[in-house]
Amino acid sequence: MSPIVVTGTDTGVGKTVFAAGLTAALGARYWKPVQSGLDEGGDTSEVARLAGLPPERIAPEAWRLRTPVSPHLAAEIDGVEIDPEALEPPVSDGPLVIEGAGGLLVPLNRRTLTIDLFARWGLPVVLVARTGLGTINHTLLSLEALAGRRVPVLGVAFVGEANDDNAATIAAFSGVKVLGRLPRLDPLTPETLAAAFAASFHIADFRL
Ligand SMILES: Nc1ncnc2c1ncn2[C@@H]1O[C@H](COP(=O)(O)OP(=O)(O)OP(=O)(O)O)[C@@H](O)[C@H]1O
Ligand SMILES: C[C@H](N)[C@H](N)CCCCCC(=O)O
Ligand SMILES: [Mg+2]
Repeated sequence: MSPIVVTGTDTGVGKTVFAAGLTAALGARYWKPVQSGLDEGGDTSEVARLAGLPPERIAPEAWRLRTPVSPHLAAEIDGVEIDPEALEPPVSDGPLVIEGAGGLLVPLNRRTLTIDLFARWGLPVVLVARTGLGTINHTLLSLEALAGRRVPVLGVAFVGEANDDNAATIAAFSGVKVLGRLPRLDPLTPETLAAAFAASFHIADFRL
């Protein structure tokens, strides 16, 4: 089973919540290779909570950086430099969900972007996108960048309130599949997330 990379059109679009839903639904392991902003709590603990993961289904972060800024700068503040060439997905028998930091053109150091790492891996990518105003531009730009580097794309997963024309327009211009839409959940709990994920996505789309 191939690992799946979860990326997004921006930071804060809902990658972690989507990744938690996907990890739970697939019975997968979860890996956040580069975490910046540990001072604010990391994505791994949030996924563990939302997906109800035991420790053996969490792969430790390769880079744990304290400051909530871009990874290249967070690393500099901590006095280290990320070596993207050394980042390899952990070997896993079963499915693995990998979450990137921020969007695709986020620098890992002063020479390498997140998308360069994904291109080297060549793993299938899910692009998480907002539903509202501005998402057509951000999503189509991200898909162009992925296509330009020949990164395989499973599809777009929207997070937010329904906006059928935005989804249809993105699908029409890009030719990329819309995998579904996770609504805003209140409360956001393991139970509401599992139910909404099952209702919003076809798990077969992610069984690779
Ligand atoms: N479907 C949802 N329902 C309710 N709240 C959500 C949902 N999706 C995301 N959120 C909330 O929005 C905020 C940003 O989401 P999230 O942390 O998943 O973004 P991200 O894309 O992973 O950001 P980062 O780039 O920092 O990793 C969080 O407070 C999260 O709980
Ligand atoms: C700190 C934050 N939650 C993410 N981990 C990092 C987001 C980096 C975004 C950089 C940028 O696009 O300007
Ligand atoms: Mg996240």
